[in-house]
Formats: sequence, C-alpha cells, structure tokens
Amino acid sequence: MSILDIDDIVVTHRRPGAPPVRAVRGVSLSVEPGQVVGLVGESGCGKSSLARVAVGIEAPTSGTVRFEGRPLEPLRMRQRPAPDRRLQMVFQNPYASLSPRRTIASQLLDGVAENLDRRQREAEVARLLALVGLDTAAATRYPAQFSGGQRQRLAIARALAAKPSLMVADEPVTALDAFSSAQIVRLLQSLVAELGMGMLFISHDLSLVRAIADETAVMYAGEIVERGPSEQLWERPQHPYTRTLIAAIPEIGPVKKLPGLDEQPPTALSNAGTDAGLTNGARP
Ligand SMILES: Nc1ncnc2c1ncn2[C@@H]1O[C@H](COP(=O)(O)OP(=O)(O)OP(=O)(O)O)[C@@H](O)[C@H]1O
Repeated sequence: MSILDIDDIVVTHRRPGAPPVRAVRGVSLSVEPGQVVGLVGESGCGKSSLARVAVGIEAPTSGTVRFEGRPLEPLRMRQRPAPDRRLQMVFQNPYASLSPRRTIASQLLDGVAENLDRRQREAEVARLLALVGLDTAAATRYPAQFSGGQRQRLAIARALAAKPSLMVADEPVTALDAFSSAQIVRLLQSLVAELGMGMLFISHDLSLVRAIADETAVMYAGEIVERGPSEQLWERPQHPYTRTLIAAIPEIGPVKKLPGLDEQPPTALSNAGTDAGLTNGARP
C-alpha cells in the first residue's frame, strides 16, 4: 500500500482583488514505503502549493489526498488541530521549525514524549541527535549556535522524533552551500534506507533530485509533464521541458557528481537507526 496517494489535485489560490491563480492542475502521484519520489520544476510551477496540500496544511480546491490509506483531513478544517505526526514536513528554512529561544533538548521532542521521564527524554534526544550525525553536546545549545547545515539536521531530527512514515521535504537544501547540501542529501538517503519511511523530495534542482530520488516527477505550469525512474528520466528525457531542465544545468555532461555523495552512508548512522528500534511502526 502507498503511504501517500495524491489523486487529481487542483489548487487555485484566491486573493481579494486579484485574479485567481491555478497553481496545481490535476496532479496525481504516490509514494511507497522506503521510496523517495522527487518533484522537480522551476520556481512558481506549483511545487509548494502541492506540498502544502500533501501534508494537510492546506485543503485542495479539488482532488483527494490519502495518507496511509485514509483520507487526509486538512488542518484548518479540523476543530481541534491534531496533526498526524507520522506525516512530517521539512522546509527550506530550518529556522522555521526551531524556536531561537529554547535549547535543542527542550524542543526536539515537542508533543511526542509526554509519557517519558527525564532520563528517557535525554536518551531519546541523544538518539535523535545521533541519527542526524550530531554530538549529544548539541542538546544544551540554542539554534543560533549552529551552522545552516547543522540547523537543517536539527530540523530533520525534530521531524524524526515523531517516527514519521512519510517526510515531505520542500527545498530542504536550497539555503545551504554545496557541501552541506550534499551532506543533507546523503543523510536523507540514509534515513529513508534505514527507517523505511517514504519521502517526497521537492526541488528546483534536477541534479539533486536525481541524486536522491528513485522516481522523479517533472512539474511544469501546475502539471506533471513527465515521470519515471530518475535514471531513465535523466538518460532518456521524453518531454521537451525535461530536456530543457537538463540542458540548463551548468558545466556538466550527462553526469553531475555531488561532493560527498559517492561515499557510503556512515555505519554509526545505520546502527543508530536499527539499534534504537525506530521503525515504521505505530507511535507509542
Ligand atoms: N497563497 C497564495 N496566494 C496567491 N497565489 C499564490 C499563493 N501561493 C502561491 N501562489 C502562486 O501560485 C503559483 C505557484 O506557487 P508555488 O509557491 O506553489 O510554486 P513553487 O514551484 O513552489 O515555487 P517556489 O519554489 O518559488 O516557491 C505561483 O504563481 C505563486 O505566485
């Protein structure tokens, strides 16, 4: 069964005094457990509008979203918002999900560890930090004491605290330098492999999407114009827009190497995932 099923989604933005903008025009896609689906397209093509609907932050104008087989109820339509925490989103700006005034330890477990005592919470914070490759000492620090790449790791750790079965990552490395971005991509790859969650990875950068995604969907003017296994789409693009995207990637031939992406994921990370028992199972 797919974790996420998006069926014929239309999103029309309406603002008073402005003509409506049809940002998403009948998009369907699905994500399986352990699969990374990449969504690529230029700025303004509707990726974020689709992402917000996929995680239930916004309601679609029409179409349905099913998460783990059940219809996803958009947050603003709920009387008492109780987000399904097994569906997590990582944003471009890691500041968005971290409070500047609280220590990392105090905010990593927001809303997911009410039943844990202090010792258990400390252990859980240490486990999450290890999962994203950060030292336990990070627990007592504040977000401003970390680099952009480290802050994105912390944002990912915070999302992982809920033991998600699906992560939607919307331009998660756009704000980072090339090296940090390659590290975060490697980290996300490792986490998907170790934890078995699914991921919708959204980016304007086709070479990044190719590096991480099993399947790629190319979005243009609110529609998916081409989709398929990432390697196939890269080697034999069918749609003229996909060819344009590939041709627009600077200074490369058919293969672009990302720094650090050739290395194997660290075993400590692998061990942390399995030893800690973080699986696709239900939350405690
Ligand atoms: N809340 C909104 N109200 C009105 N128009 C909107 C709103 N959000 C997005 N749009 C418009 O919808 C279209 C798609 O925007 P969206 O942010 O989904 O695209 P995107 O591919 O994610 O681009 P970017 O990467 O630049 O965010 C754009 O024309 C945008 O101006």
